[in-house]
Amino acid sequence: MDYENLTLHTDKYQINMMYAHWVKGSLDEKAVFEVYFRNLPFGNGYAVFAGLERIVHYIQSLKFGKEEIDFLRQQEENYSEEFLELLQGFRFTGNLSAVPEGTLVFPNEPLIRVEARVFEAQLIETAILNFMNYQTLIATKASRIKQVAPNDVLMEFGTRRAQEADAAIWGARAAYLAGFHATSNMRAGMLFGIPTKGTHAHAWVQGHETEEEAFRKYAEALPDGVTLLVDTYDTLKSGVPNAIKTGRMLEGMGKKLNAIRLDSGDLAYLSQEARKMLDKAGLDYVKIVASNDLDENVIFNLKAQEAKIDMWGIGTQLITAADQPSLGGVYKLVAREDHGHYEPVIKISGNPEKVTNPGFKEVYRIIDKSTGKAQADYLTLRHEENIKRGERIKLFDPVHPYIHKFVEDYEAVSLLQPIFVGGKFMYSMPSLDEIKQYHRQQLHHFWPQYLRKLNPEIYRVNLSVELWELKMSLIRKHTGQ
Ligand SMILES: Nc1ncnc2c1ncn2[C@@H]1O[C@H](COP(=O)(O)OP(=O)(O)OP(=O)(O)O)[C@@H](O)[C@H]1O
Ligand SMILES: O=P(O)(O)OC[C@H]1O[C@H](OP(=O)(O)OP(=O)(O)O)[C@H](O)[C@@H]1O
Ligand SMILES: O=C(O)c1cccnc1
Repeated sequence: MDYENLTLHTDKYQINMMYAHWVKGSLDEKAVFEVYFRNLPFGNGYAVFAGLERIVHYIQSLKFGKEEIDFLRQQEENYSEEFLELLQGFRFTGNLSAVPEGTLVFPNEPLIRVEARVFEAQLIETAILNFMNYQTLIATKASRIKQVAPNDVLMEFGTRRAQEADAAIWGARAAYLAGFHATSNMRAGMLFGIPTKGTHAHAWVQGHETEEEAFRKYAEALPDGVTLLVDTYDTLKSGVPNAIKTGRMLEGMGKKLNAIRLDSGDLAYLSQEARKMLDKAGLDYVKIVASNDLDENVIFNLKAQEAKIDMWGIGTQLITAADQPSLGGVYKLVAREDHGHYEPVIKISGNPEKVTNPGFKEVYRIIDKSTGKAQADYLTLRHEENIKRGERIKLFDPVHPYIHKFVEDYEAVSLLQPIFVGGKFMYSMPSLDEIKQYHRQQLHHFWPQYLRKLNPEIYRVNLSVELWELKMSLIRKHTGQ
């Protein structure tokens, strides 16, 4: 069994639609789909886009091999052999544009745009959403954690509690690009070049006659810079005193104890007491690591209590996005080919926020030239030129169109970058460290009120007048008004 081939990592209805397009002869008609989400996760003011690297690899590796074809034949006896033969030569030949990983993104703006034969565009929906939704969610969660501990060392410890192996490694990558420093997952370290860090488990202490002996042997065995877990028996009465003894022993050997780790109890109180004890013993250079079901709220609270914690090990809450386990990203048809040109399409809903924005669009970030800060994102139809020429534009809220303003001294940054053109990979994929740096720069483009963790200001995603008018005319057409 080839566990690596993700070509059938799709919902059956995609194959059904592909089959119907093939039977009806419409498989070569072009379609334009956009990926976006409607609501920000965790009550945050922004999301951090991630998942593109995996999407690229997935698109490049698409292949219906023998196993996939045999499986389809066995699933549906009625699939014609001719259709299965066609699938054997399948590859992505369309255009795909996306915002770069690490970009701050907002509801209802296209993050990925697929323009391809409907036959191809349909197959890839499920996997694209799967990768983008999860990785964007975890990068956003990690970014929230980073906001509350901007100067501390953040370590991702989640693998054991992650929703399986793929989530662990891609989650570790998402956390790193959004500001984490390291992961405990060695495979994520090997695959992505993320720095790895680790302490030791309670088992190491329990597996020795005494805690003191456990610490001594561990410190002797490992290279310089170990971290000792001090809460197995009694943090202040035994763990910290034994760590101090070990620290002194290491000094005698010309080495240094790096840190102690607290993994239970009142982390504020224990870290303050441990700090005093370490400082009094002359070990003021020894850092304090905390772990135990941490998230941005607990860390924020611990800081308010003046906890003396320098490094944070964060697992379950981050890797499972425990307070909101999914991002509701969608893949919606916005235009279809009709006699050689694109016909914009809309999906109507009773809820105005759910009515889709029709047509082949571009998305721009409007940066105020005098402040360097983002004012709003702006969706246009692809042919609109005035924004490219820097002409005065009207920004108005699509749900409350009477709220508007005009802007002129701006730079319009086009967010969607060409990734595949005619099936050819055209993007120069940044390294993970470049993505991390780009994400950091992104944050500087936003006023703090959009970035705060609690009740952030809403950053606006506006429509051009032309796009708005198109949307209104399609709504009128389909509702018979
Ligand atoms: N001073 C503090 N203020 C707020 N939250 C804290 C503080 N100290 C610890 N916490 C958090 O409170 C929760 C405590 O969980 P729990 O009661 O299960 O841990 P514990 O009993 O200390 O340890 P364990 O059950 O793992 O031995 C954890 O999420 C921890 O990070
Ligand atoms: O709490 P999280 O944010 O998920 O962080 C990871 C947790 O995993 C480990 O505990 P575990 O009980 O699995 O093993 P241990 O014996 O090393 O404590 C570690 O000690 C942390 O408490
Ligand atoms: O290195 C650690 O301390 C660690 C790693 C994973 C999970 N819990 C702890």
